[in-house]
Amino acid sequence: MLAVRGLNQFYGGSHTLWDVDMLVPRGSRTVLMGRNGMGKTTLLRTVMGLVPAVSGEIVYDGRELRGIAAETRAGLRIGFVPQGREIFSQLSVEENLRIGIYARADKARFADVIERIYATFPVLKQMSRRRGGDLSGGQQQQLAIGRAMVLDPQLLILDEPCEGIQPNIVHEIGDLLLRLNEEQGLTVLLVEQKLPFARRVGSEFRIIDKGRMVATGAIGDLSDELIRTHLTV
Ligand SMILES: Nc1ncnc2c1ncn2[C@@H]1O[C@H](COP(=O)(O)OP(=O)(O)OP(=O)(O)O)[C@@H](O)[C@H]1O
Repeated sequence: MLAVRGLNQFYGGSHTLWDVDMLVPRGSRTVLMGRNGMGKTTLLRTVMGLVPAVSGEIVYDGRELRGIAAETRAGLRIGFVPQGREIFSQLSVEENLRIGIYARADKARFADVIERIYATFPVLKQMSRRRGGDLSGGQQQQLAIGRAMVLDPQLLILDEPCEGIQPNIVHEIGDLLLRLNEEQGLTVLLVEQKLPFARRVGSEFRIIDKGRMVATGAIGDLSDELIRTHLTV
């Protein structure tokens, strides 16, 4: 579904991604792992067009994404939940969700879309008039995922969705991602640092180390040796 090939990215003179290849198979739950500062966020942001690549290919559903503006990529049914969630704290839950509708390429009615979102996220319905900033961390994360789901994505990309969230809510977010994948066929690509979560939610892993893709495989093949070499600090 998503194929990144030979991707190179620089921040100024600093070479951050080095000839990165990454395949995200349709229907998979692919977990991108790596220690802090290795380039995980940069890779996701490059796929989303928020950071420019110098060379390489980013092919999504047979289309080359480089050269397509970030706003247009959302219309290609790629949902993105950024690190830190980036919800609008002064806007209500419903207003935060409404923002997602403007990126849709079709003419879906917000009233229809939001009913589906509320069915998936009952807590957002209960809190619909509350300001985003008044929600707990876990509720804000659900709002960020709900806003991305307004796009009716086929691929959902999440950057550390469990960061700063209580363990019981982390479990719920894991359940939610598994459910969206199984019931709606959503392909999921997420950055995750915690091994138990990665093992429970992921079907595939990719490990990035100093800006290079160093290991890929089915989650069952994520060995202690790989963890020792590339993930433990
Ligand atoms: N906007 C930026 N300008 C310059 N350098 C940056 C910028 N963003 C990130 N970097 C650098 O690029 C490298 C990769 O950072 P990135 O955030 O992609 O890593 P990461 O693996 O997602 O780390 P973390 O787990 O801490 O979020 C780091 O050395 C970081 O300092």
